[in-house]
Amino acid sequence: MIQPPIHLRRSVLYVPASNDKALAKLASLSCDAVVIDLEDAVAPSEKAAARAKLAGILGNRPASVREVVVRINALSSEWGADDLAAAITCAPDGILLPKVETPRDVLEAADMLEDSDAPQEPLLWAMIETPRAVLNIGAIAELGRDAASRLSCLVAGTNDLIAMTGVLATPDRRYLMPWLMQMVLAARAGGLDILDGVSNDFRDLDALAADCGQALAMGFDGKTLIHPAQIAPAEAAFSPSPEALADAERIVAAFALPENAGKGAIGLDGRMVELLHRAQAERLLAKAAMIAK
Ligand SMILES: CC(C)(COP(=O)(O)OP(=O)(O)OC[C@H]1O[C@@H](n2cnc3c(N)ncnc32)[C@H](O)[C@@H]1OP(=O)(O)O)[C@@H](O)C(=O)NCCC(=O)NCCSC(=O)C[C@H](O)C(=O)O
Ligand SMILES: [Mg+2]
Repeated sequence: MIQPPIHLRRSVLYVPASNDKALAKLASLSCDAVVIDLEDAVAPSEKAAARAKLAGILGNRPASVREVVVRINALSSEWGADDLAAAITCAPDGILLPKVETPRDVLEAADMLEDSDAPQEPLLWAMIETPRAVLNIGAIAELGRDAASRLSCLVAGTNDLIAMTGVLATPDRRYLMPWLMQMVLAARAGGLDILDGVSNDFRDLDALAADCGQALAMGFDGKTLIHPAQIAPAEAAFSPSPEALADAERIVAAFALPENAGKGAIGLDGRMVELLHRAQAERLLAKAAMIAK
């Protein structure tokens, strides 16, 4: 199994490139990543003006955000190619491709990155938000095994998926669940991060906390967000708990005991612990160290 690099992508906030008030707010916000959106949050009449703002936004990137990502319009749309060209010159950490349906959609963007003389090649993130994308998820995620694809992260686009399939959006997300679990499985097979879709009711933070808890249990690495109030609950949910950290430390310490040297499986507090659990514990501790930095 591929062990992907550890990124902190617990809280990933969309900010419409057309919303000056929200852009101004960014300087006072702290979250793991922001996605400057040129796609669904920007009306067709505002697309060109929003794109023209990218250089200013990236040139003045918020200090307490680890990754700044630009979501372009689909390359098949009338705006996509210009968006990608503009994004590349601004050197974001990542470019989020919407409406990806096949591996070819990712490779097309990767080729354009390679052909550019970009100061630094951004990573690619891909939205999984159409029925075709869900059906092709294994092949799309497989690109994560090829560094040349630059694919680093999958993002569930639950609003589009609900709209395109007609499934009922229930609070427990029961009809989306099979597709979301396919996304998690595929992301793991490809060594990619996987982020949950947005929760639209941005005033209902209890519902958001429940969605985050569910997403964590399903294996997601973080949550995409639409409002600053959603950052704290998402970070609380996707950060290792004190209990999990204490347990990870116990596992690492147990394997370090002289009597356990060279063993693949040991007993700890009445349960079997294997080397795979030590690897998992070490990853959790490394993540906590990144959060503490
Ligand atoms: C939904 C909103 C339009 C609500 O905005 P607003 O009415 O201004 O809310 P508030 O008055 O409560 O805002 C309080 C302050 O916070 C700032 N703010 C709000 N949202 C953001 C944000 N996303 N980033 C940064 N700052 C933000 C306000 O400006 C207020 O600031 P101040 O007055 O100075 O204190 C709005 O939240 C919004 O536009 N959200 C993002 C919408 C978006 O990006 N949508 C597209 C992404 S989701 C998607 O596409 C899903 C996916 O593709 C799928 O298919 O599922
Ligand atoms: Mg969408």
